[in-house]
Amino acid sequence: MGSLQEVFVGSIDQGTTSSRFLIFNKAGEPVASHQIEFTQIYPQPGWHEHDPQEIVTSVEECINEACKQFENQGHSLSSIKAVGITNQRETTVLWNKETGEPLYNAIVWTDTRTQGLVRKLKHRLGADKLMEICGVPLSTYPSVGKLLWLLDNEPKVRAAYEKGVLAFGTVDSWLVFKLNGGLKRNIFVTDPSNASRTMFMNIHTLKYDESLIDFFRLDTSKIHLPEIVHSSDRHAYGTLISTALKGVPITGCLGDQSAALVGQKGFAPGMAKNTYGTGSFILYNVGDKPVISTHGLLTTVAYDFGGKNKPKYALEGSIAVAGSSVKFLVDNFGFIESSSKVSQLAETVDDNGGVTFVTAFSGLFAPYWIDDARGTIFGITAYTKRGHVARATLEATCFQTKAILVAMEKDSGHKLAELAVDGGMCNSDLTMQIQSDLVSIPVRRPAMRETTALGAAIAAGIAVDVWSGIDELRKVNTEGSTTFKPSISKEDSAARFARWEKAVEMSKGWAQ
Ligand SMILES: Nc1ncnc2c1ncn2[C@@H]1O[C@H](COP(=O)(O)OP(=O)(O)O)[C@@H](O)[C@H]1O
Ligand SMILES: O=P(O)(O)OC[C@H](O)CO
Repeated sequence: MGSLQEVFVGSIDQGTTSSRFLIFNKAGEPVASHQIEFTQIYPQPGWHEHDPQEIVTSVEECINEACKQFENQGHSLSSIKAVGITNQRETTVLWNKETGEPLYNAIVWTDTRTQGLVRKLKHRLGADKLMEICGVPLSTYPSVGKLLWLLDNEPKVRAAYEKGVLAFGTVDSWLVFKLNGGLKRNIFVTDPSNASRTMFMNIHTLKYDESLIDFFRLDTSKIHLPEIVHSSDRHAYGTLISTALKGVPITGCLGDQSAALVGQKGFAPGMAKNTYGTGSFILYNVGDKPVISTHGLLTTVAYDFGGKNKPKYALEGSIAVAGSSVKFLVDNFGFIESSSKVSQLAETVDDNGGVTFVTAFSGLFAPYWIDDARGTIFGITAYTKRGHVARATLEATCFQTKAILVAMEKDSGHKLAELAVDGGMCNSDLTMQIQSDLVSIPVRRPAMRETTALGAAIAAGIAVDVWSGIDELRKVNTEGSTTFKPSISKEDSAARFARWEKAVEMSKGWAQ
């Protein structure tokens, strides 16, 4: 039973495949949690959508279920001082500002329907300047292409735009709007870590940038963009209007990869983490000033806690397909009954048997940015077993991580000493060992791996003084980590990587 002084912070983690709600104590331990997988909609090859309403109801159900557990442990809901939100980034929701109704399904960050549109935009005057302003390369990944595609292809969206009632949001803005009762309060905000994924925000000023909006030929009198506020803010995000936590303030908001960096306590420049979820995302803290990559990485806002703290930036390497490749072996190939069995299958063989799997289901993101590559398996012979393909699948994410770390080293001029990891796929010991072998540095995995949710709880908790600041957080979630150390020579590692790079080269140009 919780003591009188004990305080807690709730955290909504709205990911690509599931929604979760966790309740953390001051030591950063989750004391109650609930998770719900929701529907993945694939209307055509390359298209990926979510139902915006299901996103909200799954979150609400998670809150209610976790709160039940919490109360059953003898805690009082009044000891939950604040709630933070963290979310899949770039995924785009459009709604009618007058009715509050969504105008289309959410288009998910992985969706590649904008490939043709993006190619055209790349030829537009000024395309070469975008990266310096917003830190993100023109690709199918950021939100803007999804919005432009909907304006061109969905009459309801075009009509709302022409009428001046089109609201654009990423999942954080949509959730904040809905959890505050929609039009009742009409709270319409986002934080810089999410806004930096849209291509509308100037990465240097953290404000919407007219030159970006002009480039995309959008009329700001016809479209409503959420106000950009600090990631940690006592008032801007409102309060929960329903669920068991009615009246509790939402005081933190971070894109999920930023949240994971915070949850790993990557507060110092030079620290990096990789989160192996649906995709895999390496964020490298570069401090107070954005570093614009010249090696295929993105520049993103790590977090902006406001007050005396300056916003912090990160270099990011985004991999489109990571855990989803494991899920692919389960759902599409039927090799295993669940993702957690993939290591077992991969361990039925000693090595990849000459198989390389370029898991370019959505093209390849960082550092390659190849939009016309598609998933390609090389090296199949009569000897190949399912175990070899499973091993090659795990290796694909680790090779892409290696390519990103090489790019980070070139952009930052520093060699990383250690990689902190989290996310579903890091549960595979084999994958983490392969990772350490391929990057030739230690890979550290915390015992408590809900770092994304913890990061959002930290952003929320700082705003209401549950934690006084970063110094106090150093003790949080430090117990019991596992370190995987390189077990092969650097020469062997380099030879394997060279083979991967050859496969990437050969996977280009498949998609029309
Ligand atoms: N033991 C495991 N080994 C390898 N992959 C796993 C394992 N457990 C989960 N995964 C993969 O991790 C992903 C889910 O991770 P999670 O961090 O919850 O993702 P997200 O936040 O993107 O929804 C799934 O794609 C799944 O295939
Ligand atoms: O939901 P995840 O963990 O796959 O993260 C999605 C990323 O935020 C996309 O950029």
